Amino acid sequence: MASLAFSAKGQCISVSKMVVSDKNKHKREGLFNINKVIFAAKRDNTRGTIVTNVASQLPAIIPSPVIDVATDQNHVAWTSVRQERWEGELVVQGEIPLWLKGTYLRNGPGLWHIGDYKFRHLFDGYATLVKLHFENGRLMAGHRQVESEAYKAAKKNKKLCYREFSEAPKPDNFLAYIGDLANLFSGASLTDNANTGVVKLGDGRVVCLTETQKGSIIIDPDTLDTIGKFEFTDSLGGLIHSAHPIVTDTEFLTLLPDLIRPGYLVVRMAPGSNERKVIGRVDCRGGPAPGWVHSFPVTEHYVIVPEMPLRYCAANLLKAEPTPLYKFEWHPDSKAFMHVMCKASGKIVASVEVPLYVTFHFINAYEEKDEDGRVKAVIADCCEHSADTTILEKLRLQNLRSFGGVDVLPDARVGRFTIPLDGSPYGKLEAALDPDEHGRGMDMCSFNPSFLGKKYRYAYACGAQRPCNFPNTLTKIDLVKKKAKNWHDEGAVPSEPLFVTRPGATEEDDGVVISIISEKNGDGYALLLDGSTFEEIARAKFPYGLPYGLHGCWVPKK
Ligand SMILES: CC(=O)/C=C/C=C(C)/C=C/C1=C(C)CCCC1(C)C
Ligand SMILES: CC(/C=C/C=O)=C\C=C\C=O
Ligand SMILES: [Fe+2]
Repeated sequence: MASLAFSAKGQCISVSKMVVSDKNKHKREGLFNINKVIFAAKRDNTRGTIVTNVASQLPAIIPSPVIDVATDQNHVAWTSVRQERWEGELVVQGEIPLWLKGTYLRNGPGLWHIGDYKFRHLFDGYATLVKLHFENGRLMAGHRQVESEAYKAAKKNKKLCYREFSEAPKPDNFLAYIGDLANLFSGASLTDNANTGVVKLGDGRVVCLTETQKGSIIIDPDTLDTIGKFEFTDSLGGLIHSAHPIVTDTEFLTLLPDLIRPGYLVVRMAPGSNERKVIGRVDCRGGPAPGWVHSFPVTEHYVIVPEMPLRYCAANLLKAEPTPLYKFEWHPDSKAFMHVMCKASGKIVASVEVPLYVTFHFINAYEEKDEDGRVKAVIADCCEHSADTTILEKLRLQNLRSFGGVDVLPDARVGRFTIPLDGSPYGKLEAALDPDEHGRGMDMCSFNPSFLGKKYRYAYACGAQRPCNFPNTLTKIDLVKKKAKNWHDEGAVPSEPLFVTRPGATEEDDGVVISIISEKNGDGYALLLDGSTFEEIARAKFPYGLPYGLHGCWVPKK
């Protein structure tokens, strides 16, 4: 049955795609009102129930039937997406600049259950892609599940079939357990749930990614269709990679952690190719395994390889039940390092010990020159969680869903590494600005992509207005003035602010910042801030709030 569910206030709280019987025709095809916005629901046999915003064509408000009332007390940010897909035009308040032509894509783990089985961790959810297509001041939006093998198998078999970040399928018996271990070594049991990010390659292909190499999935940025697997054709092997490759029009750089002989391969792939080529290798300097490399930064001439004391743990990989640090272990005695590799030669030009740190996301890096123009140091910035691994635990869904007004978000800062290139054995790690400027919360960052690897001034990220249990502000960081400007909507959870440069811009912050907001009352909207003033320039409400999403990219109009 098709179901449109409405709350007592007349808000549409659910529109589900299901098999429709004739007597439900009035529900599957017709007009309905979601928060005073008129939508049309139409049955399409190949695509399910498609809901389109037709507010611009229809004047009247249609009375909303009360079919069901939401009982879910959870914040919509941490509640599974309501239906597999939706698309339609959004009504815009404010003005979208006419130069903004293209599609913002955001990926993230938006579905955290299979039937009655509920996932534990934010990172476990099945990938939900959201698109915001901007053209002529109008905004066409949509969302859709990524059709990974893991998602399709879970839907078909109504159970978890692959190993996710914290979840593993329960073997039925001992023999199955042995088979499961074999599948783990071959990678067959690992997830391909590409729920972390989405990137546009130099050749135009758009790929959703996660930390497993097999979880690299090509999608169509217009329809959000899953096109197929991105297969790496080289023989580099390995099962995992950094979730955040550095992608430009001319190259794709990433790190492949080596769990057998602890170290990292630094690899490059050219546009149009599926073959990665090795630039060089870094051997780990401490610990039993490489440090987790969720992301890494580059400068114009160097790739920076972080070696964090939060290291992969082979024993934890084999466990079916999550350990406190999931697939990782904290090894403070193994120390922390930063390595610098020359992109052209693959040679390591610096390898320094640094204070202990915990980061998911590097922001940017650049080369610092002396008066004679010689590079004396590399500066690398990251969202640093005060060397405190409890942030991983804070991202458990149960913790995210149980905010009771008590401040529990561990302190974070813009961690600035200074890595000397003069052979000194130690590097520095300091806060780039007073963390109180951004409420001591800091993650999910972006910057003007023309400044990739270059000295830059502005970063955009999520900070905190306390008390909170998750970053809840959008913040513009000025690294020169050491100041932050913060945007906040009480009770709302904003996703990573993505900076899009205005064509022809000469100032670093000339552009817009795009974010998607999940509101306290279950609603949600797309938000556009001015990159320079950081004031709101437009917002557009979705028919219903969307779950939190992680990382996005900008696909300019061809
Ligand atoms: C969503 C996000 O930011 C991170 C997702 C990470 C995933 C899915 C990691 C998966 C892994 C396995 C399934 C086994 C091997 C280790 C590891 C890469 C952590
Ligand atoms: C949501 C997150 C990491 C996402 C990885 O892709 C980190 C949030 C940290 C909070 O301060
Ligand atoms: Fe990430």
